[in-house]
Amino acid sequence: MINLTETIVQTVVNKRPKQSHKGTFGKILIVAGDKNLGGAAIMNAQAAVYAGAGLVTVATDSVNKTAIHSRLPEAMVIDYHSDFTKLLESVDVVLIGSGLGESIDVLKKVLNKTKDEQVVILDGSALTLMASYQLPLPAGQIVLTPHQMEWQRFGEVPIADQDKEDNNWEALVSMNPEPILVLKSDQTQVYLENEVYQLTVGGPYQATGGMGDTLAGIIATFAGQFHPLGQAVLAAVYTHSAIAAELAKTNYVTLPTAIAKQLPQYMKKMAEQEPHL
Ligand SMILES: NC(=O)C1=CN([C@@H]2O[C@H](COP(=O)(O)OP(=O)(O)OC[C@H]3O[C@@H](n4cnc5c(N)ncnc54)[C@H](O)[C@@H]3O)[C@@H](O)[C@H]2O)[C@@H](O)CC1
Ligand SMILES: Nc1ncnc2c1ncn2[C@@H]1O[C@H](COP(=O)(O)OP(=O)(O)O)[C@@H](O)[C@H]1O
Ligand SMILES: [Mg+2]
Repeated sequence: MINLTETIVQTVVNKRPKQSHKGTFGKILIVAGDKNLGGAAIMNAQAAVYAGAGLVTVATDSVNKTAIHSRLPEAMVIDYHSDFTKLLESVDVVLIGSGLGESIDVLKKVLNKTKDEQVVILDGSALTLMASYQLPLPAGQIVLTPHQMEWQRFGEVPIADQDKEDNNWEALVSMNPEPILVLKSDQTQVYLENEVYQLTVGGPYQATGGMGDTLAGIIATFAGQFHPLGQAVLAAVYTHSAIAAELAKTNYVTLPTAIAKQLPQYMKKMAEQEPHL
């Protein structure tokens, strides 16, 4: 097991090249938010925009359109009941599942059309629905971001057995393609290429609804602008909780939206530091 430290973010987040444009930093499609859970889509998208995504489009229930536009004019919004195949085919990263509720038709539609070269992040209700409907993993470079209950459902590893790495590896190697697993808890771990990475920052001040939606938005955006994928995921996981820990010095709870707002500042600081190897 390897402890994650700030070094991962200092390594991954670097100064932007001058010769660049919005297409350079990742096109992200977020599929999230049913009629009642539009906040999840907002938190995904806010994290994505503030972490530096070149272009963010949110496919969501149409009732969420005005709220997203008014909170986040940088993001584009489309009705997820419409045909958005062209858009789906054009993006680098698909993040699906936060607050998706029971929208199984939307989930199936998207999972059937992803491509091998796309990064596909499966969060929240996507994992719960895939477990109940026994859906296979889609094409793509897959990142799973379950909390312990979702991993119990999706990976079929009981929560009580998730502290043993072998149990989680056993579930992962049976999946095709083998995904990266971000197993979220008060001791979040990342399973990546035969190694387990342990998060050592963060705390109970993060136990607020929407905290995982924010993390998923950061992971999606880091995947869109930093490479290789595994390193980008590790840096995103560390960034999310490091900002929370910093805010917790003066705040009893650290709201997901407050973490998102700190992203540009934290990333600037990390980009200017050499990795402490
Ligand atoms: N404002 C919003 O729109 C929000 C939408 N959300 C979405 O709502 C959907 C349902 O997600 P939930 O996670 O609430 O519901 P779930 O029913 O999937 O799981 C939550 C339950 O799992 C149990 N649990 C055990 N270990 C846990 C752990 N380590 N972390 C978290 N829970 C653990 C807890 O009893 C908890 O009540 C997701 O798609 C999620 O993205 C949530 O993010 C909450 C905020
Ligand atoms: N006690 C805790 N200590 C450290 N991190 C926590 C704690 N409680 C929650 N978190 C973090 O908050 C996030 C919660 O994710 P999740 O349960 O998916 O939230 P939501 O679906 O409501 O957005 C995870 O990153 C998890 O590690
Ligand atoms: Mg969640």
